[in-house]
Amino acid sequence: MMINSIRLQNFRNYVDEIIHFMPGTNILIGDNGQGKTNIIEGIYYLLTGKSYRVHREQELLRWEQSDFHIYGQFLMNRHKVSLESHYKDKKKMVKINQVACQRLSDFVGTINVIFFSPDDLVMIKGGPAERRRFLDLHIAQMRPGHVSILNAYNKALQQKNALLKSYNDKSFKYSQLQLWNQQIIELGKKIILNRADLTERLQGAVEPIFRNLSSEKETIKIMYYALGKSSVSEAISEFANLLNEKLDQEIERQMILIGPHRDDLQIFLNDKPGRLYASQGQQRSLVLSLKLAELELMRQEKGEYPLLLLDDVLSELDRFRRDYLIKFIESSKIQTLITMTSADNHLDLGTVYFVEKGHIRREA
Ligand SMILES: Nc1ncnc2c1ncn2[C@@H]1O[C@H](COP(=O)(O)OP(=O)(O)OP(=O)(O)O)[C@@H](O)[C@H]1O
Repeated sequence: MMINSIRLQNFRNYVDEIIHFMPGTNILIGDNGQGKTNIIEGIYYLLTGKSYRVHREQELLRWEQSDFHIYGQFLMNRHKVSLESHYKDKKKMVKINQVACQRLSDFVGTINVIFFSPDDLVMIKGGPAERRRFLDLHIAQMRPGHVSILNAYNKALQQKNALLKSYNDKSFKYSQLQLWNQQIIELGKKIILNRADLTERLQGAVEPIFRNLSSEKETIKIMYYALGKSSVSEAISEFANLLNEKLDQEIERQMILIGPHRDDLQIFLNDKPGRLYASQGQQRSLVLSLKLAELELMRQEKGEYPLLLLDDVLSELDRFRRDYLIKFIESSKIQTLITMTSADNHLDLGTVYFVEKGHIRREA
């Protein structure tokens, strides 16, 4: 997959800017605060419907503006695809080849993307929510239905939560609680199975990559813990019982205590939890190898590599890991966009674009 161009209108510090990209590596270079990350964020937002930096579209609007527009031209299996994302009157609208999509899930996954920045280390050191997000973002790009399931599940959770909080009211109905539990089980099982399936496939892809990255010295293992259990089939078959067992406690504490919204993906380094024992460098290797494994899985499934967006990554890696990544990019011929500050010196990697105060100039 390839991005031919992106046009950002009123997005962050861009008034109206078009950038034409080249196959292979594209380097966005400039001083701090010029708009390099904003380009990467614009592309990521266009492809996934989400920013990785903020939750509200309002913050993506150029200051004092009321609407933003992003237009992208892509190549998929040698066919041209145009994608648009508009934010106007506080509403989002997306189009594929000029045709409006009813739901974002019809749109996400058209062109796949992997994003990697130093902030991704939270996958190792952060809480389970970060790791669930990692899995869900990948699945959403490959199986669009996953987003609808997650949305329906979250709605059921909200309804059940509201009901638990009304336990002392006359209007409280026990039967209603059972109905929400049924929904939670039905949707929750699908979420667990999707995440466990991805975990298994990622394990297969990440193992050899990590072994290479650690010069054959270390191992990575990832396991999805559903409902606190290491066996997914056990979690699935006991879901209803576990919910019933927790019911009294849930009523007493007026909150939901079990479900895939509390699951975790555990990442082990040499059979020990990476969260507790991995050094900074080892954490980088764990995350980098997981991202490269994602690329491989997407290529296997779609027949083409997705786009790779690297924000400020090269300066953060030591020489060995940097060379590994660069070698991968060059040998796979994956189209990559890399941001760098003027202090970095990897300009020989590909086409160079200078970013200054929201304007882009390609090196002649
Ligand atoms: N909503 C917005 N409207 C207008 N300008 C914005 C908005 N949000 C951020 N900016 C501006 O965008 C610039 C930051 O851009 P960006 O994050 O892309 O920087 P960068 O070039 O990647 O820098 P660094 O190397 O420090 O990461 C800042 O000048 C900031 O003031």
